[in-house]
Amino acid sequence: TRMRVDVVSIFPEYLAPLDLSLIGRARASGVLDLAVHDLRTWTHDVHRTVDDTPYGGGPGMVMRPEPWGEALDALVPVGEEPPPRLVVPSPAGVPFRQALAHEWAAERHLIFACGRYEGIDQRVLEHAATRMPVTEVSLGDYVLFGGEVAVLVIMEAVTRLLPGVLGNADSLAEESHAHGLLEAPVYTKPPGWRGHDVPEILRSGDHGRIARWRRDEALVRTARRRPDMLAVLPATELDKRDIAA
Ligand SMILES: N#Cc1c(N)n[nH]c1-c1ccc2c(Cl)cn(Cc3cccnc3)c2c1
Repeated sequence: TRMRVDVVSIFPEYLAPLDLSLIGRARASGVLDLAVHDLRTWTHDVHRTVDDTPYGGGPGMVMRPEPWGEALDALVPVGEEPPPRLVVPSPAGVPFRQALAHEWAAERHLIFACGRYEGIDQRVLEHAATRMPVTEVSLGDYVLFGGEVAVLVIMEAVTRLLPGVLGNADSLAEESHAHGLLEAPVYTKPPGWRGHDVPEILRSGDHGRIARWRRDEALVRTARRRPDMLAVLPATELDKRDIAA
């Protein structure tokens, strides 16, 4: 198996989509070995308690460290080399970007800690960091209820980079985040639909002009929707696009 992934959550059913489609196929092909665990497995009281009130006061509840500590003990065989990477979605995390997806696709073992409430007791991450790399990561500047949906996103971004998962390697190369611009618009049959026609150029068969048209469309879109992406393009790249000064 190329990669082992363990996900721990109090809502394991939230991760059910990981059985479907691309990720389901990666698991069937043996390139990905995924297990989802219920954090309450590692509680011992009759109410299977995973949260408690926050020290220092404030609203909501915090996830207790003990169940997480026992979960990680169970999921990290002593002396595992290289150690797994612990990924903890958090509103306070570093931004998740395609570069991180590439880095994590090279890992042998990933463990995702999906928290809820106001978060996980920070000592869980501090203690874990003494035996494995730990990354707190955020999907972006909006607020979710917990880490589960972030793990679904991260798992999709990482799994599609594993060998043999993507049928057509070219689609990887065309990836918008690869050449630093947004994708050009795409069309298929019929040529006319509800009064809207496919741009003539795309049906011309002139592949040089089609490539230029797509590049120009990608530039216009990027300038309009994501000027921040243009700002970081290396000048040489811009020159390649024959941009008028
Ligand atoms: N990744 C990401 C991400 C994102 N982009 N927004 N919200 C989250 C996220 C991730 C993990 C947790 C855990 Cl654990 C608890 N909550 C609820 C919460 C919300 C606001 C403030 N404090 C806690 C999480 C929200």
